[in-house]
Amino acid sequence: MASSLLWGALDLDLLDTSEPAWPKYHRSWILSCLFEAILCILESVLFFQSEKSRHGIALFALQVCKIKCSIALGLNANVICRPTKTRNDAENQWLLECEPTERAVYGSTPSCQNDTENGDALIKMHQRKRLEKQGWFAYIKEFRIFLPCLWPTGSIRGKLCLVVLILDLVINRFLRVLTPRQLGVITDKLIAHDFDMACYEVGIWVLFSWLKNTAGPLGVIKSMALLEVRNFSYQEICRLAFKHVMTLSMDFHSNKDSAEIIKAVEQGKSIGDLAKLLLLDIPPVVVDLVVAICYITSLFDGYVAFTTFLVGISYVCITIKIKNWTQPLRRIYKERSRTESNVVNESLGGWQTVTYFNRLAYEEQRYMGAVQDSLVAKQAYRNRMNSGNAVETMIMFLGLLSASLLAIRKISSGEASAGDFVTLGTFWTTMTYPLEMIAWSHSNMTSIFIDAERLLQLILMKPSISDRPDSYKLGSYAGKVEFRNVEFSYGPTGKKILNGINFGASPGEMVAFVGKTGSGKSTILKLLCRHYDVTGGSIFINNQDVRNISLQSLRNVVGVVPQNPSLFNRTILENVRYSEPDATDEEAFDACKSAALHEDIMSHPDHYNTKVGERGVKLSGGELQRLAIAQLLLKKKSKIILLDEATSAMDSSTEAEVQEAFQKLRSGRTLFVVAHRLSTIVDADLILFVKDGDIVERGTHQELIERKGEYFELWERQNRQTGKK
Ligand SMILES: Nc1ncnc2c1ncn2[C@@H]1O[C@H](COP(=O)(O)OP(=O)(O)OP(=O)(O)O)[C@@H](O)[C@H]1O
Repeated sequence: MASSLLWGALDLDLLDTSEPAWPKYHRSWILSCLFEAILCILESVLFFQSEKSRHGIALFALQVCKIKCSIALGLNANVICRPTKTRNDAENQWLLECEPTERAVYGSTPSCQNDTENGDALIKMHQRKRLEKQGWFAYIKEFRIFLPCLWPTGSIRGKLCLVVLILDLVINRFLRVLTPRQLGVITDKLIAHDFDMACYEVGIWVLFSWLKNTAGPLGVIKSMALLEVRNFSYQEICRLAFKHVMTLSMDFHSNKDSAEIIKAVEQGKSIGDLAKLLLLDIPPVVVDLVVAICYITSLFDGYVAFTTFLVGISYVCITIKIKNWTQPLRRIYKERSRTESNVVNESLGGWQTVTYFNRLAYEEQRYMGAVQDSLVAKQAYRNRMNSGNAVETMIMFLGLLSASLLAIRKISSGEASAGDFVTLGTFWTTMTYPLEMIAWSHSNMTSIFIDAERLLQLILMKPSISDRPDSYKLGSYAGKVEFRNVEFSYGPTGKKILNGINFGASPGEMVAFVGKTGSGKSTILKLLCRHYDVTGGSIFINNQDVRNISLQSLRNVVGVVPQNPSLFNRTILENVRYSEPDATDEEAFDACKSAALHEDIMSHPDHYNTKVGERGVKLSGGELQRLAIAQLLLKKKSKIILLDEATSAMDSSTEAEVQEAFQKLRSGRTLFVVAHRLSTIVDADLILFVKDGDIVERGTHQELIERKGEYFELWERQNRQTGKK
């Protein structure tokens, strides 16, 4: 029985291996053949010398069969399944299925041929390379960045809970042996008709069982302590993930897939389970196993214990094998369910586009397709998992059968009591638990690592823009700006957007950028607030290179009204005050009045308490822009103001009102304005005409008009259009 279990486990292990003739299998095969041959010779000597009973014949035939099987298996592995040069078993497969094809650039991430939807293919590639080069150990080591989230260093309560959990572990180890033993004692007392003592022993047994129960006093205390520790790790992992994602740079955020990130953070929470696994699940399992072997040996003999041990090995091997077998399907299922939430997220986010183009049916079909794919993958995974579970359970019951038969033999020879048999039966669950736990830990650990993989990749992503170690704060007087030969492209392989831009501006001045769409105007503003770093030349603020200034202090002095302002789904007042949380209501109202927004707000039923809807959809384009301007006006510390087509959605009279506010802003501040409507920038101190990343004309409005170049043409064209209107 034991030998068939062992060889069965080994065979199953080799089942899906294309190269079974590894050295370790060679050695075990040679050893097995050698021992089987010796046994066969001894058996044949005994067989021919002794009387030929049916039992003897069966044993001899079995021995001959075993040696034949060994030789056949060896020949099969070495001759029929010839080793191929490239190993293609699970250990050698890519963790994630495809090869990346390009290098990452700003605004693009390298994509895998089969995995174009995943933005983080570059990280996957690094991970695959590491796995290939250094194996799993190096990969697992990467997860140590989560360690501070798992250990409650600063919390006394957390530490206390850990002590409670350790105490519970120790007590439970005793109870696991004592409870089945007590049942055996009761059985023996009952057989001996010692009913008084039996009642007393029953009391102890019930007490032990109650204490051992998960809903007993110890179980409840353990659950409470465990919850505390888990909550701590959950909170810390959320904090780590959120903080990290928010500090990533614009190149990441302009490519991000929000649903993917949310999912990654959600799945990353399973890392908290890792702490439980490593601290509370695996160490006691080892203790349980050793105790089980010793206790069974003391009850019966080494054979029963050995059988238990072999069942354990077979069970663990097969379970691990089955988990490896189900893992690819699990991965596909996870991938598809991610796609499913991406699709629904995209469709909901693009609701307006869907309705404008009347593509509801298409979106529905796309979503249903994704749901169907996910369900099919889930079913395939679950079916495989259930079949695996059936095999695992069968092994356990085969083990129980062999151990029970051996135990009965002992009882029949008077070397063990019926009570011992009852103990064995009850203890079997206790013994099998550690085995299940080892197998479960292995598979669960793999699942936890897979789930946390995305979060790890996210956390390992370094922001492309960050403070240098020797960065310093920008002084209070900030406003002098200089671009020296600034060149820029979005990524090393991207086209050049700016080709050697030069200009300067001092506080109180207004610099305007005009030019065709896509010429690079907004890019200049993005470089100024260091959303990207220049690829050539430098930008100076107060004669300090922006790359040497701390991001915090830089962004404190820069105020921006972007092309498409986005608001939070909160009240108007909350949104206005977002730029200056300490501002009073009066200050916020004043800012709105200057932005020509107050009257509009007061026309809403809830005035300043009106909710603006997701990203501000309940406001008109002009209102949205004016609210963004009010935010800027409230941010008093802004010394450098960037207005990127800040008034493009307003009518002329509202725009004129807002322009007044801008004029007031000009004193002591440096204004950079991107505008298509030239009438809004005629009084700028410097107008730069940008064309294909070059400044082709520069000067005041009057100078440029006199020059009769591209600016003049644009001015004339706009005047003609306004005249026509
Ligand atoms: N994140 C990005 N990744 C890659 N390319 C980008 C990115 N942002 C802008 N670009 C490209 O850079 C070029 C300049 O864009 P930019 O937004 O600076 O133009 P612009 O002059 O402000 O245009 P508009 O007047 O339409 O706002 C465009 O070709 C655009 O496609």
